[in-house]
Amino acid sequence: MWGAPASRSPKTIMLLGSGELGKEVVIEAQRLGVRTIAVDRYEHAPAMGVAHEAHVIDMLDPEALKSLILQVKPDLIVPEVEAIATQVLVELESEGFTVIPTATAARLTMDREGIRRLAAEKLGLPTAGYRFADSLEELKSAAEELGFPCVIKPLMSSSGKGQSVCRSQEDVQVCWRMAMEGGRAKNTRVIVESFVPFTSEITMLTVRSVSGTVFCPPVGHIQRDGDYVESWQPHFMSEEQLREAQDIARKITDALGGYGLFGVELFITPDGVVFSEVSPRPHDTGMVTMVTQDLSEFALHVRAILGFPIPSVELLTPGASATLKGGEGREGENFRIAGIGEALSLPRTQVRIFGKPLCKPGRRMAVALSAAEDVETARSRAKEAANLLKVVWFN
Ligand SMILES: Nc1ncnc2c1ncn2[C@@H]1O[C@H](COP(=O)(O)OP(=O)(O)OP(=O)(O)O)[C@@H](O)[C@H]1O
Ligand SMILES: NCC(=O)N[C@@H]1O[C@H](COP(=O)([O-])[O-])[C@@H](O)[C@H]1O
Ligand SMILES: [Mg+2]
Repeated sequence: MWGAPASRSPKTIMLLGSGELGKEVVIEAQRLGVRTIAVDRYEHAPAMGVAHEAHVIDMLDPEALKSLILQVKPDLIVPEVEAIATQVLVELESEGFTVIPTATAARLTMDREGIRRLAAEKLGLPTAGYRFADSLEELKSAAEELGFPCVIKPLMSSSGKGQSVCRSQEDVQVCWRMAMEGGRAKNTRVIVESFVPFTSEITMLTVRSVSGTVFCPPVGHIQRDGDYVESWQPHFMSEEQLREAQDIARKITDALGGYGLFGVELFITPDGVVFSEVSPRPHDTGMVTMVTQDLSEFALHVRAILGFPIPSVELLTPGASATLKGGEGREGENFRIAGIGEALSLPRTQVRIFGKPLCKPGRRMAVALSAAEDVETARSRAKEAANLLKVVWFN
């Protein structure tokens, strides 16, 4: 029960991070008459264009974050990225603010060490072998212990930034430098993981709500340079693999607690399902659910965090997504996105143009979404549509 967004008694959610995923969360919240406040580190972020109010702050600055939250006093604080001064969320939660799904979940998933130690050491979930290193020397011996190939990542980064596969001792120095340059915070600690020779990888979208835990059908995906380029739903798995995947997803989301949608990333190997990481929020690979499910991952997140029931999730059709990213060699604001009409001429196809003001190499700018009678057709349609979208530069 709440008043209109501009009234004196609205329900207010504040998104910390305002990218393409937050934009869809805002749209779903608005459908339920909620007042939305978008926050990010730069102006004109995608969700800011659809929210009632926008603020630009450095979300890693505890003072700036705390003073904005105390000024706005949102009913729900909804993290949309990892890179947030999460100690402020923990403090404000103890003073009565509600953080989605919980401040501890935001804190643990903010860096790879927190969530990996919880999953592997506390919950005993199967993960890749791992070590942490604070210097090039430590990294050299950690990589030697784990063996090659191994994967080196900054502790705080996403969408593959600063991540690389290390194939021999000669590569370690280059990988260390990549991690130092690609991480979000000024932190020199890295994780090194043994390389998991998976046959496929999936996201188990898991919703915790007043109705209990519900799993969406598995989303399969392909990543290039640590970032997703294609996803599809449903991904075929044996009954045993599905059971293992749901079992891992339930354990990790129960441990994090709270209400909301989680993206549990899993590797499928011949020897079983391996936990990789979890986002306590909608997942990029889950954008496909905007064409496949009766309730998209964004609609599910909003329902769950507002305390509404989710009795079931229905897969209406197989579908797929494919991304458009900025190409190599140019960065700037003087671009247009062309080919939208051509992409939309394909059957059962939609696009989402995020509206990011700056295009840079590798930055995700749009996504094509296609439904079809089977996953293979949907995948080739979505890829064709994404290939028709182009970043065109002028001046
Ligand atoms: N130990 C590993 N073995 C094999 N492949 C890996 C390993 N770790 C990561 N990868 C590959 O790199 C991808 C990205 O890794 P990860 O999810 O850890 O990065 P991220 O920066 O958190 O990405 P995102 O924010 O998009 O989830 C994985 O989906 C997988 O394809
Ligand atoms: N894998 C996490 C992910 O996809 N997050 C999404 O990307 C945005 C950042 O994009 P940007 O780096 O282009 O600003 C985030 O705000 C979120 O919507
Ligand atoms: Mg990931």
